[in-house]
Amino acid sequence: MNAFDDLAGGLVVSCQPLVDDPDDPMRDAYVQARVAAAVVRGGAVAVRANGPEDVRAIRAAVDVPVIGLHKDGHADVFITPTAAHAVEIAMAGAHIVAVDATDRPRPDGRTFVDTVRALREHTDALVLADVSTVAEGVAAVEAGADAVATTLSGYTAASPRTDGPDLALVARLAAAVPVPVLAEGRYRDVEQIGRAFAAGAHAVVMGNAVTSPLWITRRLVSAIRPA
Ligand SMILES: CC(=O)N[C@H](C=O)[C@@H](O)[C@H](O)[C@H](O)COP(=O)(O)O
Repeated sequence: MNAFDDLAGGLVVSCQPLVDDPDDPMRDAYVQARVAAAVVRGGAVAVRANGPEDVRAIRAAVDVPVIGLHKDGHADVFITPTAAHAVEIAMAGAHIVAVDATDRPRPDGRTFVDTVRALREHTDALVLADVSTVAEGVAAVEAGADAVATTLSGYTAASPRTDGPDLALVARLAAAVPVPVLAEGRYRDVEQIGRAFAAGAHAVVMGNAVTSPLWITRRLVSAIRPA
């Protein structure tokens, strides 16, 4: 039994300010902790959160597993780009640490394997590999990841950017790796969630469509007043 067992068949909600808008008024640990408390009250089985401050505040506000990540920099690899970021997030209270597991160069010149090793050595946190392709998922599991997520599909040169979620990647990963597969990235409605579970997802992660008033409102406004 580990924290991923608690997630089986459930909805994980990502409580984060918008990555591409530094002025998102939701960029505040207290606010994100209240959002997290609300989604857990609504039935979320886990919360995904960014940065040590938000992870600490959310850990204090909810009693479900917290998936922590540490976005940093503007290089290709920005989700928990180094072992030091990963250990810091685990120390802040994340039960699970989400790490970019693509094979792109990292700012410290080290590898995903180094991050897994550092987490094992210094913390009890589990490792969630954020990937964009099946090959990256398979390599991540060989490197010791406890689970994989489709988070980066559509955000790397190696993966197509579809309007909706990458359900094909969920199915292909579920057939290829012996660990839980989390469906994440551009899930917007119940129908897509159902299709992810049918494709073999262990859990589905939704972010902006649930927790970003800025993202939701911009999307609605652009639909009624196209640019
Ligand atoms: C690519 C990247 O930076 N993804 C981030 C990962 O933590 C978040 O910005 C996303 O909001 C999250 O993955 C959930 O996805 P969506 O908000 O589409 O439901």
